[in-house]
Amino acid sequence: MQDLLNDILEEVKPLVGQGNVASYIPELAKVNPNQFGIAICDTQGNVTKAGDATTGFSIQSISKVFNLVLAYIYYGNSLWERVGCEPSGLPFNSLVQLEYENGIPRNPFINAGALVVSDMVHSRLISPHVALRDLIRKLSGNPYVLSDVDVAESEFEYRARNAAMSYLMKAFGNFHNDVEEVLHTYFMNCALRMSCVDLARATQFLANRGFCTITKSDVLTGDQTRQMNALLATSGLYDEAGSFAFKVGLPGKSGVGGGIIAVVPGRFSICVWSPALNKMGNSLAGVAALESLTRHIKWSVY
Ligand SMILES: NC(=O)CC[C@H](N)C(=O)O
Repeated sequence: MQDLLNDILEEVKPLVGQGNVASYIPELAKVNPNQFGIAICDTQGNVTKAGDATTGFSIQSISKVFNLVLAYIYYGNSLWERVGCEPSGLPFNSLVQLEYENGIPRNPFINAGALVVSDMVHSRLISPHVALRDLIRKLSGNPYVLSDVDVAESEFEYRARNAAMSYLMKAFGNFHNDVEEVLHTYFMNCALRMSCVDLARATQFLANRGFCTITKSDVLTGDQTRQMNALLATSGLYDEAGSFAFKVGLPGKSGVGGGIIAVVPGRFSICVWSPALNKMGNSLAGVAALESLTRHIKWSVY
């Protein structure tokens, strides 16, 4: 495993720094693009890592995976009454479909979907951000995971698009709580700082039919884990989900902080991170690293 990661690191080195760091969140624009990390966590909980795998970064949309876990815990399958399970084929922050489709977002991994899921979690918990952070601390085995308040504030200041989506959904009756409060929670969730090692450990349950080897407990049922992985495979990389399936062939979730988690069901979870993004808002070197990984292991879900 270590040789595999070292080979991937060598292979993607020329790509690290190519692309652009997310600048629509001013605080993220300050990150050094010349970083790359990769970590794998197998179903026994063993971690292998290479590069900047212990450097913390903003997990951004990867938080949508954990947010969905909370919604499963509190709503079970009834959560699908308020959010769909189809790919959107549009950028992560698009709002055009919402008007045509009566305020029901296509899936929980685009912003509109994650905002509805956050709204749902808000209806059940007094401190939804603390609940999400604590879940992540438990799953990763790292009790020091925290949000970067500067990133969250930066996003809150530039919240117009996410606010517009939320108010549109409210107009359709699919958003029940105060928009500004839910946005605050959503941005705090996106601003959680974790490393590749933390994220590989925290998503290991997805490779293990919902069972987390760190907490020795079920996070999701086997059926829910299958659904989550199917959604990750079809919608985890927004409008690049098709070519990600084509090139990589694994369930995955990206974030504009440059992280991507991916799952080899039954074997291991992976997290790669490199801050510079391609045009679709996904880590350029990260996608290349995962492409290299499935080529090396000669396996994909397809
Ligand atoms: N793709 C992402 O990582 C987007 C998350 C970001 N916090 C946003 O709402 O725009």
